[in-house]
Amino acid sequence: MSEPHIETPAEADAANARPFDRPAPEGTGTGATAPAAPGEDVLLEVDNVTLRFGGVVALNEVSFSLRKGEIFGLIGPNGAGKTTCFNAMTGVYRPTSGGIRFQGQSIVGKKKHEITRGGIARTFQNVRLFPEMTALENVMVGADAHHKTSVIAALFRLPRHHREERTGRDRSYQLLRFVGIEHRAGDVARNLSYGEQRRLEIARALATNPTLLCLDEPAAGFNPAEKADLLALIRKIRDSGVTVLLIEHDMRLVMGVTDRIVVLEFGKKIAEGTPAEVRDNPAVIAAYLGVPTDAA
Ligand SMILES: Nc1ncnc2c1ncn2[C@@H]1O[C@H](COP(=O)(O)OP(=O)(O)OP(=O)(O)O)[C@@H](O)[C@H]1O
Repeated sequence: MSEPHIETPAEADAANARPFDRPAPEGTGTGATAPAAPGEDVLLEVDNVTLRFGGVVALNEVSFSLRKGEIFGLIGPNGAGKTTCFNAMTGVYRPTSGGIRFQGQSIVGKKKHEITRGGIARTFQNVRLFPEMTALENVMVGADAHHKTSVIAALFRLPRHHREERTGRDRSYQLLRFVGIEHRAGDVARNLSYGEQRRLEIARALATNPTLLCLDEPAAGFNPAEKADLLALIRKIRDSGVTVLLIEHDMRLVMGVTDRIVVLEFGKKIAEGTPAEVRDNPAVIAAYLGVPTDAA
């Protein structure tokens, strides 16, 4: 199990950003099958992105787009470039070339907290929580984003500050209930089970009120029952109006929950389509079995 670690101020800042009451996104994406046509409900566009680390080409002219309301899978063998792609989308890395647009606006060069405020939230491969804070307080770090009161108002505990704190607390509790761990609200994060910590991370990401939630291997370390629960939670998140982008190694989970999938291998996109299309694609089979494509 991953040890929770103290979040950096930049990460906390990034979690501190969006108002709760965004308008509901259009469409549910249920049954989405084809790549988005230009202008058709596109939420995020990754456009010919290349990202190099010295001599390593982590992403090589990768393009795909996400439609509003879908559950989209980003898969590929170890080292394929999936996390690098998340990092490029969330302001951790700047692409060497190419564009990334979210709701029609370029987000290349924006800071992490600006991207969070704009509506993209993420979780990480390793659990990142404030281990000594309660579950409720961890979510309130995101919910505090609503507070419009000044530092002075907070210091003097003026009524407006109290009101906003109460609203943030209520909303955070609702989010704990949404992810199924409201009974742990008062427990410090480090005492939660691994599965509960992963749910808490999702609640905290949702507290930033995202339009797009990016989950980086959320089922890592889960047993089959926990995976089934996670699958139901991902669907519930989508049904609440949040588009979901999922990196996941567990094929059964990916195939069971996504509307569309992009497959990366050595930084290149090798396939895109519905779970059934991707599963039967010889290049994908070869990538996963380690067989050269032309021999597959
Ligand atoms: N900060 C970095 N500096 C140098 N190389 C990096 C860096 N981050 C990633 N890479 C390299 O970029 C490539 C893609 O890595 P990335 O972590 O994006 O793959 P991944 O598909 O997420 O893999 P995994 O499934 O193992 O998490 C790998 O060759 C990796 O070693």
